[in-house]
Amino acid sequence: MADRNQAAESPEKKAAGIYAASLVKSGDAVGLGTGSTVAYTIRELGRRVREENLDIVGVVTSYQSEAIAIEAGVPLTTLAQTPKLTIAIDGTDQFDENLYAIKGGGAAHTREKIVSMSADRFVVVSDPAKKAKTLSIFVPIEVMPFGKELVMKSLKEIGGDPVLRAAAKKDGPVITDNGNFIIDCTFGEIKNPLEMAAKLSQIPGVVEHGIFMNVDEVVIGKADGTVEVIRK
Ligand SMILES: O=C(CO)[C@H](O)[C@H](O)COP(=O)(O)O
Repeated sequence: MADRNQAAESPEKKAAGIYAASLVKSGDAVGLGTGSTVAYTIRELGRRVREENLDIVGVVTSYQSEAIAIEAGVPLTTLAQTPKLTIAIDGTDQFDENLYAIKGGGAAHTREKIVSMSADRFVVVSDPAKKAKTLSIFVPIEVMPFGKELVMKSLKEIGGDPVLRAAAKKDGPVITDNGNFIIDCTFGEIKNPLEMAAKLSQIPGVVEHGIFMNVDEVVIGKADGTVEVIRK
């Protein structure tokens, strides 16, 4: 997997990310996702806090979004202090016509799912390439290291092709912000995401899988700076 931190500037991601920040209003508690698209949102929220006195608190989903939010000047809180969020904004790796999504390319999907499920409204920001008729990319699955072998075996039994995600600048596996491993599992076309999600959740040792069923709307950015919004 390419080093995601070296991602080039993307006008599509920028258009989606900045538009999504305009959906946030003073008084909101905002879930801040992880990745290069929502990074535009977080920076734009920081600009609005500084220049427009936008009065918000954010809850981050990773060390990465924490660092970006702190640098941008977005005031932060925790789910312990603010368990109910107004809105959560996050990126995606792929989404289908029913707005089911696969997330976790940045290994942050467990916290992303907790934060997005804590929000009244979950907005996903995307570039056009991530739209698909049917979900078909690998599903990131966070697993307890102790359960890795059983999870690998169980994934093969349900037709998957699991691969332990290797770190880019460390020997051995990726270690998540929660101290776990990531298994990327390909299933071909996932015709029934709900059924697949249920199967994955049943495997002991699976902390969380990357199939999201709670997306309310997707903002797709275009190269000319405009956006398309698809609502459920
Ligand atoms: O799920 C994620 C991290 O775990 C990201 O939101 C997803 O990988 C999209 O990233 P990007 O906006 O950089 O394309």
